[in-house]
Amino acid sequence: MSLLVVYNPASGNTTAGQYTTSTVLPLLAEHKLTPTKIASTEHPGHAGTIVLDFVASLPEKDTTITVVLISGDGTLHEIVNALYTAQTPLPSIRFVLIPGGTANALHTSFFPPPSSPAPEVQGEDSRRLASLHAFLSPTPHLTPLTLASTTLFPAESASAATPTSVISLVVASTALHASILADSEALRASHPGIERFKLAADANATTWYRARARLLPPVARYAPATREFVPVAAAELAGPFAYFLTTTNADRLEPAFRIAPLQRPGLASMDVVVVRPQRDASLAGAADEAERTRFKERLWGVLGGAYADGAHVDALYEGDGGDTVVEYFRAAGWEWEPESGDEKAHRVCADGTIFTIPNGGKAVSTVLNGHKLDLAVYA
Ligand SMILES: Nc1ncnc2c1ncn2[C@@H]1O[C@H](COP(=O)(O)OP(=O)(O)OP(=O)(O)O)[C@@H](O)[C@H]1O
Repeated sequence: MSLLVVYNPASGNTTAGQYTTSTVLPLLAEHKLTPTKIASTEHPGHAGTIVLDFVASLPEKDTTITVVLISGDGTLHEIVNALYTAQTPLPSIRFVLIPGGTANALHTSFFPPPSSPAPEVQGEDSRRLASLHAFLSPTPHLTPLTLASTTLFPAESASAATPTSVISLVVASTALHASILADSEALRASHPGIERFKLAADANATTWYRARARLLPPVARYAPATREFVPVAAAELAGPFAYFLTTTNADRLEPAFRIAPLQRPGLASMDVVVVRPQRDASLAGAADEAERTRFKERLWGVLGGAYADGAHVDALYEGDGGDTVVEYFRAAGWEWEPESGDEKAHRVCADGTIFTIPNGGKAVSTVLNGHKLDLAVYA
């Protein structure tokens, strides 16, 4: 069996190399496993090249390879995008994920922390190695990865421009989340931990995003009263939006931030979390700074429920029969058409990477079915 170990020394708190040497390689050796190759990423984009070069170096009979990856989500995102655009036949790829990044959304979704805090350090370390233990176990278990493809289309009048596509595994978003990711990158050096996301969130809290969104069928909407998804015909969503985020594979973006609590690894669909301020009947509809500031309190209060095990999806507006503050859907994809002139509404985030929709264009994101990649995680 071909075994590639890849670590990103720049991810998270920059200790991935040290952890690989001190813990990962000795554990593989204990199980009499010698990696075919061990590689450190040397620059952005290198992880994809490492994996493709490794595949190219293998004998053709190798139909399955294992990649032990010590990094955050961004490095896996680069690998999957490189694999997706490769022109050569590819083996099945099984990932052992060892969190080395800042947020590690995918790993923490596969291996969530216990709901009541377990303070002992040993628990932390065994969770960090959980995917490796799943790989080394006598009865290894694999969970397939669901991929989404997001395409940014130029305006129809821009005949010479070509659409750009990106694959995501964890999150594809617009509105507040995309703004947070766009602005937090500038804070990486000064705030290497997850506090940079909170600072960026504060700076964008009163922004509303003018766009039209459409969910792609089949679409179902979560109903808190029955705690079930109810099929809905078409889901045209008029803006403005405060929040528009979709996930595949992941129910959380950080260990405690369970933004899509009904999502499960292995589901071949997207969960869609939407907040549209003008559904708030207590606002007069002025959409001025005063209303935005009032709605910010509501938004913060409700999204704070993501830190309480995903309670935000059940939050209701005041009054009898109050509607949900958060609209939570399950869908095959979405379209997002920003209003021209609303610059921030043109931002799209795919697994932390920010893209800009061309003026007059739109973004279309769909779950990929029956594609050429066979990817799974030991989990
Ligand atoms: N040697 C390197 N020097 C600088 N940057 C690198 C190097 N190798 C990889 N990178 C870049 O590091 C970036 C961050 O990596 P990664 O996403 O794994 O960690 P993170 O951002 O800390 O974690 P998470 O995505 O889980 O929040 C990647 O986008 C990748 O392009």
